[in-house]
Amino acid sequence: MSETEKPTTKTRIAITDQEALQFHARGRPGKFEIMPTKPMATQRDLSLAYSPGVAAPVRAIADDPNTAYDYTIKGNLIAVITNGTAILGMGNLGALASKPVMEGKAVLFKRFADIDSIDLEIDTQDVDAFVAAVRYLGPSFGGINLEDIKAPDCFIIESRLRELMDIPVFHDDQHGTAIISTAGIINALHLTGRSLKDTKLVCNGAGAAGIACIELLKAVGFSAENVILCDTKGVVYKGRTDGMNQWKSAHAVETDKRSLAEAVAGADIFFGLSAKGALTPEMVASMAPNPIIFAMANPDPEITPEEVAAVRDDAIVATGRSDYPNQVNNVLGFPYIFRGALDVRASTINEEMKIAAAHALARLAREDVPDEVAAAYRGVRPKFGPQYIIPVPFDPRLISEIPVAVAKAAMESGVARLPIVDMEAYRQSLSARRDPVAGTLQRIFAKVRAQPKRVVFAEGEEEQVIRAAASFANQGLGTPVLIGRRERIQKIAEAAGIDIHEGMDVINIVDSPRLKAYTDHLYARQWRDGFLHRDCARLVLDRNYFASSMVALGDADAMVSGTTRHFHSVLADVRRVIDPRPDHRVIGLSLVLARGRTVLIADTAIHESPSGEQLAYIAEEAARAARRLGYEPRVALLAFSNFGQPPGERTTRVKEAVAILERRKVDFEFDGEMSADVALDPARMAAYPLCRLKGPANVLVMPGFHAAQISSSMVEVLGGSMVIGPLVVGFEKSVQIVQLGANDRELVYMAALAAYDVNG
Ligand SMILES: NC(=O)C1=CN([C@@H]2O[C@H](COP(=O)(O)OP(=O)(O)OC[C@H]3O[C@@H](n4cnc5c(N)ncnc54)[C@H](OP(=O)(O)O)[C@@H]3O)[C@@H](O)[C@H]2O)C=CC1
Ligand SMILES: CC(=O)C(=O)O
Ligand SMILES: [Mg+2]
Repeated sequence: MSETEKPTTKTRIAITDQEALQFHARGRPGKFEIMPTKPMATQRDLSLAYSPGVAAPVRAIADDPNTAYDYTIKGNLIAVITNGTAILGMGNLGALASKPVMEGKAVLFKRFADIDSIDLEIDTQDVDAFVAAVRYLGPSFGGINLEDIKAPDCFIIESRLRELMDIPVFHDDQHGTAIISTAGIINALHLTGRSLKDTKLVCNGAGAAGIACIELLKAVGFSAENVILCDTKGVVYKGRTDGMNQWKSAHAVETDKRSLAEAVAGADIFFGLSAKGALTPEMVASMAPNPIIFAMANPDPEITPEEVAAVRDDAIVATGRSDYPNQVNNVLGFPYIFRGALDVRASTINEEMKIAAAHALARLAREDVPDEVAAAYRGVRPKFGPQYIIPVPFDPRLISEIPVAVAKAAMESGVARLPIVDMEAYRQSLSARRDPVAGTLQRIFAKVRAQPKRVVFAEGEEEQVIRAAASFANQGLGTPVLIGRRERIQKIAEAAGIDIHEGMDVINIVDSPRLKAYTDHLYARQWRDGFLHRDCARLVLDRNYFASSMVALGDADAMVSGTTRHFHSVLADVRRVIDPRPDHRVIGLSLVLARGRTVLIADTAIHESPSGEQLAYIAEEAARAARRLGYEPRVALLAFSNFGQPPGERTTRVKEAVAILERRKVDFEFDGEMSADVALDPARMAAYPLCRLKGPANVLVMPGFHAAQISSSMVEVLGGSMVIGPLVVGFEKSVQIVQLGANDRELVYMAALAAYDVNG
């Protein structure tokens, strides 16, 4: 393996316990809330939503239970149910302690497959009581995802519930893990030229995940005599009595090996579904050539890729974690498997559906990665090989491919109660379920990680700025440079529990050897405005002047500031140090990430009452930034009227701008003047068949700063959209200014956007 292919800690995104606790506690504690999907504004709405309006759907469902899928959330609702007896690899910590994991699963359902999901933690370790608690919940849900229930209880619980319930019941730790690891194994065998039938596998962990994984592997072609199962007592051999149960016995083999070390010597594959550190470097060294090591215990694997690499360089290594290559984790499966099952109203998730999902996943990893997908892989186009045997969870193809394979298998195996007629239309409808907010940011973050930059955090003595800088570094986005006094920063960081590590720089302005160069730069630009050299020497002691000077003179790639000062005050400071790009103008652009679409609003920061000429260049600047952010611009120049009706003198400037863009023959779609609803709603745009936009606008040029500001803050607060910005676009160096009082999360987004350089 070449140096660059070796797993390195460089790609790892470290998170601290404190960051994780803060993440969970911030805002509304926990990870999700429940939102109504129907208006509840008027008396009439209430009458429809509740009594008397509910009577009609109640009667309809009583007459025909299938209509519950039409009138309630049932068909898109999954319960994630546990008793907390095997929380990840952390053991039996109880129902309540499992809630963060279960909330996590619930939000992953939403994030990856647009499935609504709720976690239910049942506080009993009694199998009968657990089954009794779940069995009567069937009417509420489209499916049941059992999670983190220890073996062997999970086997009994799942099989009893499958018999008792008419909706899919799927223990994810068993079958989700089995599907993903089987996909990984199919590809790893392909790469190492092995056949299913002759490959020798040792599985450490004979619990929920271990048993299900080897069952599925045997179902796809592994020979029973080539599979050795181990647990805390060592090898599960025929005749063993200690710590056995019927599920382990079913996989006991005739062998004189007794310990994991003995079993692993000469083996082709190690499967870890046990606990941290269970596989030692010595055991790795004893395996066959080109060994395949899937260390899947969470959160810490049986062995780390670095430890394997220290012993041998011919291994294919996978873990359950997202911060190493080859993440074999059931997150690649459960959202999409349930999506397919729900969409055909499958009565169960059967072997055919599981095998179809495994093959579809394996196939995806072998396919060439299209441009659109490359960005999801941290900006580096992955190629099928030892470091890439399985797609990453952010691969946008998963949502179109896996549910289709699962739905087809359900139909072919006769468990689909609502077969899909037009599979191609179904495939296309699936991609619309992708979350655009996550997609946009993910793409940008991936590109920034691929080319990490040095970003100055000007207000380095603020706690949220230090926190953001640490998070920026820990996420592999680049090297943050904090401006401030080292001791002070250290003290604040210590009090807040933030680790200032070597991946972060601190610069104390008064100690900087660059002060003279920065002063000279500022003086050369400002002397004609009456600034004396000593005025400039004083100004560069200010953190915004200093940080801008660093960027201007190439000592850093980008800058972020604004938590402690007003946007316009910071902007004025920056303008003294940095010029607009030649032939460009500086504008403010807000990125509105709404459900189902992303829209850019300009100018949200700078031109208060733009002329026709200014509106035209705002449109051009915004269109350029849109391309840079990955959107093909479709620009609407907005007003209160549509194409002259009703007439009004305030729209003259907008009409002028449209005429200027026509004369300039710009290379993007634009039209106006038009109102926001016509720009955004195809049905309303249809009333103007000669409108040159070929679809809803994604760049809205506002007639003035007020309209831009008011509308973007309104959609944020009232519309539930996420608004990022205003981004500053048009400077020859990359600078971003956050809103006064911005928190660390907002700072990290803006720092990443600064590193990305929206100026293009
Ligand atoms: N990557 C992924 O997607 C997934 C990973 N996992 C991971 O797999 C592990 C097991 O989960 P699950 O099957 O649900 O849990 P269970 O509690 O059902 O089973 C745990 C099994 O691991 C065995 N075990 C525990 N520690 C060791 C050890 N040091 N050496 C050998 N065997 C050991 C236990 O042995 P005994 O029977 O003797 O008690 C038991 O057979 C966890 O770490 C979990 O995070 C699980 C699901 C998905
Ligand atoms: C990923 C998972 O479900 C587990 O580790 O339990
Ligand atoms: Mg689990």
